Amino acid sequence: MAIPLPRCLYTEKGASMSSPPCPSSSPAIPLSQEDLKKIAAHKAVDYVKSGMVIGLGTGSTAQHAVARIAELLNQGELTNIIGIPTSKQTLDQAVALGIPLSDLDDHPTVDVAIDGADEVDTELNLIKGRGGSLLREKMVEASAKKFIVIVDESKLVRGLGSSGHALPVEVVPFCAKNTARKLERLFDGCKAEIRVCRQRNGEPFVTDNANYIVNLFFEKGIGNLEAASERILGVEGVIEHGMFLGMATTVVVAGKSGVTFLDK
Ligand SMILES: O=C[C@H](O)[C@H](O)[C@H](O)COP(=O)(O)O
Repeated sequence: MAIPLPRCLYTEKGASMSSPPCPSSSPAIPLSQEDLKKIAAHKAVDYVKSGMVIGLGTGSTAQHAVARIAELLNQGELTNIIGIPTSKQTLDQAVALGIPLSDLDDHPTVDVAIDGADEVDTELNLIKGRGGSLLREKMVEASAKKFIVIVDESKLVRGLGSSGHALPVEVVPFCAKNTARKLERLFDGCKAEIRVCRQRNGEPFVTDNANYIVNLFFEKGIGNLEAASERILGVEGVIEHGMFLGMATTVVVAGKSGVTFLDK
């Protein structure tokens, strides 16, 4: 079922959806999900200007934005950019591509942050962190004057947590099972699981900050998001959760029929 887009600023149809280019004699190639991620990322990078401090997001969508920023730097179309990476993974990518980097200690104000999301609701609230990077992402993106979220249309939901996928919560490793149990008890119909890492024989997944992630699954939805946020953050051992409420200033949604810009 189509998700309503109540804050639609404008939509660019068909013509802008030409990536990847194909010879005119070839039949049109349907856009893959990866193409859509790339299109959204490139549209977001249009907001980046020379001299800016840029929050560099994490994940399969954000990596296209990082690559595009590097491309424009190499072409001389962008100069004096400073990137603030939101994960070790993004730091590695940015270093490999030659993007100058800093951190919030030296650059506490970020001009524009660009990042993907796992879910976007109709109020532009987000779930992030299914890749495990929510804490650094939230720190960098909360420091941004403009936070641009880039998604393909599969990420749009009516209500956060209604997709059956997890709301990630970063917790300290000490007695994490007990913290998970406390989190589970906060909500009716909630299941909590410590995220494990298949590559590490089912050992707990460890974040860039040496913490664990507890995945929360909501049978009956999250309910009031602000109230849920307060309750989760009130559990001892919890560091941060993956709900990004009221933080996104623009969401760029790439779909098969065009790019839509959703604004606050
Ligand atoms: O921890 C991961 C981040 O929050 C990602 O930005 C989010 O999971 C979206 O990732 P992707 O663009 O790969 O779907």
